[in-house]
Amino acid sequence: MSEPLLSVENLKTQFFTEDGTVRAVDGISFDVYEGEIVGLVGESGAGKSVATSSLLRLVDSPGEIVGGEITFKGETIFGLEEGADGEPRPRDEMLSEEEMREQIRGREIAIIFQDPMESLNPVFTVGGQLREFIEINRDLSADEAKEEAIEMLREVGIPAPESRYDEYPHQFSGGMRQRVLIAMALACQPDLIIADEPTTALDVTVEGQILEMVTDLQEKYDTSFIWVTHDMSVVAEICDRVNVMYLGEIIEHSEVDDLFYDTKHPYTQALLDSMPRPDETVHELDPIKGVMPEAINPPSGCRFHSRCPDAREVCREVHPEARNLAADGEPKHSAACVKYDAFEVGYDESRPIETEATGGFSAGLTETEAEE
Ligand SMILES: Nc1ncnc2c1ncn2[C@@H]1O[C@H](COP(=O)(O)OP(=O)(O)OP(=O)(O)O)[C@@H](O)[C@H]1O
Ligand code: NI
Repeated sequence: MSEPLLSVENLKTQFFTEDGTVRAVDGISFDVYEGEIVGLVGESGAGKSVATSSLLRLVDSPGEIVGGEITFKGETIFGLEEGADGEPRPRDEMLSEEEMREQIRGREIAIIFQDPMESLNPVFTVGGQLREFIEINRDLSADEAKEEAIEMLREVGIPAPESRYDEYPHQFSGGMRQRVLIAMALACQPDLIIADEPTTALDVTVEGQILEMVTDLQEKYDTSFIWVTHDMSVVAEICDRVNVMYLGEIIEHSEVDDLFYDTKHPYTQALLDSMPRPDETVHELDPIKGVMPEAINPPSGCRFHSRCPDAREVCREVHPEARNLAADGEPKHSAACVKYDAFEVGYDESRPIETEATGGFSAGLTETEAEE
C-alpha cells in the first residue's frame, strides 16, 4: 500500500479544568489513505469531536494537544521534540498557525459540522457565501466564482441552483443546508473532508439521500473522508474502514465488514447490540448497560471493564493497547481486549467480576442496593 494521506500517532488532547485534567483523546493512532472513507464511531463523550478538531489544530483553551504526531501529505501538522531545557517544544518543521490557516484549513482539509447554522451566516445569501469562499480560496474572479458556486450547488443536488443562489440560509431545509456545507467543503477540492455527524439531526430518509450523494461525490473526486458518527448504520452505509472509540481511546479498528461480521471488542459488540442493524429487519435492541465513566478519572485497567459482560479480575489491572489480531496476510483488525490469547495476561485463569453488564447489579444502583 502507498503512503497514507493522513497519519495520526499516539495523539493526546487534554482539557485543563478546575475539576482536573480531562483526557479527552488519550493516545489514538490511525491512518487515512487516499480515496477512502474512514469512520470514527462511539457514544457521546468518547472524544470523537476533540479528536477531529485536533487534526486541524482547532482545540480551544483550556484544551491542548499534549502529545503525538499528525502528518498530512508529508507535512507535520503536529509534532513535538525535547527542547534544551528538557521540556517538549514544537519541532521546527511543524506548520505555523499561519500555514495552517492559509494552506491547510478549508483548502486541503475541510470540515463539516453537525449544525449548518453555525457555519452559515444568516444575514448573507447562501450563494453569496459560497461564491466568496471560492473567490478567496481559488484565485477566481467574482463571475467565475459565482458560476462555480452554482455548479457546486447543482453538484450536491440543490434543485434550481440559479434561483436558490440568492436565498438566505433560513429559506433552506435542514437537509438542503447540510448539502450547502458539503458544497462548501468540496469547493476547494480538498484531499480530506472531516464530517462531524453532519447528518445526525436529519430524518432518516434525508440522511440516506445525503449519504448516497456523498458516496457518489467521493468516487467522482476521489476525496478521502473521516466520518464521525455514533450510528452503526451510517458506518455500514458509507465507511471503508472504521475506528471505534471509547473514553479517549480507539479500542477496535478494522475494515467495515469485519467490524460487523467478526466483531472483536465487547464494546463494539455492545454498540452493535444497542442499535438497529441494517442487515437485520427484526432485532431486539439491547442498550449498553451503565454510563460511560468520566474522562477525568478513567477506570483502571481496561476502561470498558465496568460495563463489560466479559470482564475478569485481570481487566481491572491490565490496560490493553490495541493489537492486531488478524491472521497473517489478512487486513489489519486490531482490538484492545485481553480476552484474546495474543495478550497473554492470564485472562482464562482470571476470576470473572460483577459489572454493570453481568446482571450482578443493575446500572445506576450500588452493589448493596441491588442485593436488597
Ligand atoms: N471545552 C471543553 N472543556 C472541558 N472538557 C471538554 C471540552 N470539550 C470537550 N470536553 C470533554 O472531552 C470529552 C470528549 O468530548 P467530545 O466532544 O470529543 O465527544 P464526542 O465523542 O464528540 O461526543 P458527541 O457524540 O456527543 O459529539 C468529553 O468528556 C467532554 O466532556
Ligand atoms: Ni462530537
